[in-house]
Amino acid sequence: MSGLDVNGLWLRYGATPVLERVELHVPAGELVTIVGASGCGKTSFLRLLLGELKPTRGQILLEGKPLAAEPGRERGVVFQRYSVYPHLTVLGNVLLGLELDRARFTGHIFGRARRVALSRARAMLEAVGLADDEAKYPAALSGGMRQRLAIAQALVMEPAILLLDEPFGALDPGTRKDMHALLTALWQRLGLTVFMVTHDLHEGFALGTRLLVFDKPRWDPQDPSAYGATITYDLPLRSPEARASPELAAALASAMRPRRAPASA
Ligand SMILES: Nc1ncnc2c1ncn2[C@@H]1O[C@H](COP(=O)(O)OP(=O)(O)OP(=O)(O)O)[C@@H](O)[C@H]1O
Repeated sequence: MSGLDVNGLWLRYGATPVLERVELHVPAGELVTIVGASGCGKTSFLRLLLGELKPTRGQILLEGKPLAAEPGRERGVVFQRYSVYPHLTVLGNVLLGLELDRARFTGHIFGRARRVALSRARAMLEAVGLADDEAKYPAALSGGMRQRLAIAQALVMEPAILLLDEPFGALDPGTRKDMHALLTALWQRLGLTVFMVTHDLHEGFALGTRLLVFDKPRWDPQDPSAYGATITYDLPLRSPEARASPELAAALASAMRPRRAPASA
């Protein structure tokens, strides 16, 4: 089946279960938003999709094939902060992946290959609205510009899947809105599959074609780390009716409900 499949996935850190029995099929082209209480394993799930972590049990298939052992160019990633290299210019940041791809050891490419890479990098900077800033260093950029650069850096490699871990969490509301418009435009234009973790329910709701809620279906108040989280709600958001469903409201409330172990006597 085309797209991404997660089959019977479990993840433990040492003896501590973090994710359990995760099952998912995502056809290519969805924009999947992921919410859940703090510490329930959302970032770990993205790191599994990236190939940075291996499942303890189960498998992840991309286009029917197990994920490559290492993070590869078919998956791009943007984190909340620190995704860009401070010692490289804006253009240098976007060129770097292309250069390393072509010249794995030296990191330098020449002649026609360099001209092609430059034109791809500049087209990407144009797409994210940084065409006039290519000579600047990240320290001279605003938070929103830095995240646009991080997105350009990920997308210039033409990944099929873009993984976003709270990419707009540190931005002010106005900049965030601009970033939402940019992400939606790039997602539609490039036909990407996007997975985006967010703490902002409205963001997850407004941007996604599908919302996943991670939560612990089993909970031992005496031992909160006894069980892992799984996908407790998988909500299609394409239709206005789905966006207004009572099930959605319940999911959103449950996803963010903090649970506490009983206070010790
Ligand atoms: N490398 C690691 N080694 C051991 N435990 C880890 C590691 N990374 C994360 N954890 C633990 O696994 C659990 C899930 O962490 P993760 O960062 O995936 O959750 P999250 O849902 O993304 O949290 P948040 O919303 O706060 O960012 C947490 O209890 C965390 O402390």
